[in-house]
Amino acid sequence: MTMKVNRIVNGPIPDSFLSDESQRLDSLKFDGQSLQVLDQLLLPHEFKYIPIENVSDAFAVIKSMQVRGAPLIAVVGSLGLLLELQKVSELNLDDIRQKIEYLISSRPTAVDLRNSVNGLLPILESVVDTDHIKLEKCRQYLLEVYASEKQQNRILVWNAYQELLQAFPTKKKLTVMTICNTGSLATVSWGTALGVIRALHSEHRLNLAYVLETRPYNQGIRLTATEMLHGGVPFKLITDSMAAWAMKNNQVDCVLTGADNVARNGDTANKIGTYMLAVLCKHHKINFYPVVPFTTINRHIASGEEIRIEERPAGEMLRVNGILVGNAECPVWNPAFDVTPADLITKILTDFGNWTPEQLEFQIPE
Ligand SMILES: CSC[C@H]1O[C@H](OP(=O)(O)O)[C@H](O)[C@@H]1O
Repeated sequence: MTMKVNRIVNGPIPDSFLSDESQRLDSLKFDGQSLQVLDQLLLPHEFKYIPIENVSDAFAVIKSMQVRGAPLIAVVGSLGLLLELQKVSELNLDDIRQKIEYLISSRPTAVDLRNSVNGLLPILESVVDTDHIKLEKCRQYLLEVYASEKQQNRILVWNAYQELLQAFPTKKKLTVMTICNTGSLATVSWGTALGVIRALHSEHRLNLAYVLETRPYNQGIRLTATEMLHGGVPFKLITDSMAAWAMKNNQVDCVLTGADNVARNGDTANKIGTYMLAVLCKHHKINFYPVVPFTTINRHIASGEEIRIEERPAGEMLRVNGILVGNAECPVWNPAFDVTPADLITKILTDFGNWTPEQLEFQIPE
């Protein structure tokens, strides 16, 4: 699978675009040989980086959601495997295949990790390369998963920003709404939807962002609010239940969301609550935009019907920062994602262009 897709809308991208890195939090630290990830379950109260030395460490932090966010999950899983392959001198095909399946099982809905590590399979299945060459190609590929994310993210954010300029030509500043965390803590760069909000702010085109706290795991209040405060971006935190009233009373121009799995027809899985926002956007005639890197496109499924929705433990709803809020005996249903049908989506904004759901399938690069 290629990571490089270069369909830039209204290019070239000016060097000044999102050039100020000082306002960006680092989700991980990688120097080529050692990896540390920011433990996001401790945020916002503690900033602690923890070492990742192998696939097992990577699986553990992804499964626990110490590290989360579809693109970041793909990078951390890939780097966990790379660190192991840097330490071996012989290629063990069965071992690598088992580790690929193990990593994929960590978060079943987000497709970026599956897309990334499955990109190793053509290398492993080559009938012309020696095992030594295959091992080196695997190392180079996994490093490229990390190295390419930043450049692809910049193209993604630029393309999405161009779409907003085109959609709102007379609005000097936009009021937007977003859910969950889709920023520097969900990627290794600026972020998807939150990257676009950062760009609007940097380009003096943002009036205000409404940030949903995003129950039950509170990625909005814990993570997005932290990024916005750190970056000085104008926002207001609201509860998920306030979204409709904010749309009715406060002139929201558009909703920008991330994605975890996008089917060929444009049906999009994202954090639970996203479907609710899309239905509200339909009622209030507000544009609804998922901001989606190529790595989140799932070419293998025709519609959202085929997307498996991860269910998370009851404790993640009953407890906040470990403190029991409800009765521990409460029966709970805790789907971590929902699927927004393509007919509720205005356009899917990607690093290979901005497309209506009807156009998407025919524009997905090989
Ligand atoms: C850059 S999009 C990240 C995507 O992942 C989040 O889910 P989770 O926090 O459970 O990993 C959410 O759905 C975001 O939109």
